[in-house]
Amino acid sequence: MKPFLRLFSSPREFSIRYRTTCVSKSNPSAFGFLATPCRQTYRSFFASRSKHTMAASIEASKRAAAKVAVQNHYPLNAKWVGIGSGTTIVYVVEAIKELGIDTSLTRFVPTGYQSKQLIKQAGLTAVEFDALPEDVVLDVAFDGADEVDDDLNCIKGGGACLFQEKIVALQAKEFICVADSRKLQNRLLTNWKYIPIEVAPIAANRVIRKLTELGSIKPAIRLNTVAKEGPLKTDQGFFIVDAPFLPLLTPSDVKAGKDGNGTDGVWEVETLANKIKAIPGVLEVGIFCGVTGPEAQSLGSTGGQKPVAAYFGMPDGTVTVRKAAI
Ligand SMILES: O=C(CO)[C@H](O)[C@H](O)COP(=O)(O)O
Repeated sequence: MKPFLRLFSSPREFSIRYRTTCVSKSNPSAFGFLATPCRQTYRSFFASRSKHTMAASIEASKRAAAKVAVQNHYPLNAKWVGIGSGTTIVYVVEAIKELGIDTSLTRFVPTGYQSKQLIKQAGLTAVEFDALPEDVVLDVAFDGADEVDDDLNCIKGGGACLFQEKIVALQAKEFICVADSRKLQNRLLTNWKYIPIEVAPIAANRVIRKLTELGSIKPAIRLNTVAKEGPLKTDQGFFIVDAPFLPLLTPSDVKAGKDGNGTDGVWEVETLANKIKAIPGVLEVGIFCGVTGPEAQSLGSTGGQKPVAAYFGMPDGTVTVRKAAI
């Protein structure tokens, strides 16, 4: 079947070609195209086509969001720019190149192996985080997210890069998030079901026990795509534990009188992030919360984990922006 799918773009073209094949090869009857195997294959052709269409529309929405985010937040004389990890960040780098400005004096700070390759392949200059001069504050850091709530708290780490993503965001004046509409939710753990946590391998089982005590439902060590290869290792050589919890409350929910202290397993974002971070063996938790960069600077610190703005590509081709309260 595969060659036909590639050769013919419209269902009508496919239908004509496919009937001919059925009659001449597998079913010599003049009405062979009505035979069940044909109809099934025809159905699966449309199912796979609609999957392709949906995937293409999601990619288009990521690209649209990246373009607007870069246009609005990329400083023209940028010296230091953080580049996140994942599939959406690819479009951010593409949008930076499309600005057509001189980037020869700009240094791009990666958040992991994939991110560094992306920077290099785009012909940009990568400088690893540990090579940054001590006093450097990044002008901006762009990154994707797995989910973003009303208050701009994020879940990150679906691509296992959360530790470097967090230290880069914390070193930037502004952290800008770019995503597609699936990530836009009122509360975290709505569509995305677990919190990625980077953990020392030697402590992984103890961390899992503690997470269960906090109310996580079946936390588990993330395996490689080829499961027999065992646990996935991060750029730091650590494990990722994925911890499902009930949907998280926002700080506004707590202000409005909800508890958020883990009673009945329901947590407020920041309270849970702090509890998880305090478990011995946890390097970093994939909840990005607390203050934004500008808020951190007004408190005398460098940057914040929380984005100042998040851009979401929508299925209708528009881009929705969620901004932090000033
Ligand atoms: O946190 C991340 C990697 O650890 C990514 O930013 C997050 O998983 C989003 O990825 P994508 O852009 O592929 O949806």
